Amino acid sequence: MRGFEVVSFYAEKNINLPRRKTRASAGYDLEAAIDVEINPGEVKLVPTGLKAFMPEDEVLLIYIRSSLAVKRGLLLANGVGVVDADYYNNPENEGHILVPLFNPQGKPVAIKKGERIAQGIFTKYQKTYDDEAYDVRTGGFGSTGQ
Ligand SMILES: O=c1ccn([C@H]2C[C@H](O)[C@@H](COP(=O)(O)OP(=O)(O)OP(=O)(O)O)O2)c(=O)[nH]1
Repeated sequence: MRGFEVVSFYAEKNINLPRRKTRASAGYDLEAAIDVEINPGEVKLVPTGLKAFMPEDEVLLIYIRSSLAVKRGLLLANGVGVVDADYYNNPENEGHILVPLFNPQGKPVAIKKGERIAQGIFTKYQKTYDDEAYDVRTGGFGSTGQ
């Protein structure tokens, strides 16, 4: 089973669940949950109001939408976002998916609530033969302390 849910703290904010656009589109488009303005040279963590659940041997990879780069001049600050299966319902933020957008331009860029800012693709990953990871995730962005 895999899917998206609205995080409880955005329950009343009219968040749309991600949809693929065509039969063979790989990506589930993610929308900005609020209006944000990104200043020149700034990285802003844009909330989606969403969390994703999936089997333990899968990951949700967050990629830029081409139109965000081409039409709006914005980039994903982390290149590709990695949303781990055990991020879902973590005790820190429930598994809230955040999209770090970078504005490399000389002028501010305004993003409206509901604008599609990224796309998520569910992907299987492999483990090495001697893998021994048993810890439990407590949050996001540096929560494993490395
Ligand atoms: O664009 C992103 C990337 C990550 N995450 C969330 C989901 C992911 O499971 C968690 C941790 O991300 P990652 O492993 O890339 O960050 P880290 O800096 O290595 O932190 P950690 O030590 O928590 O693994 O943050 C997002 O919401 N958006």
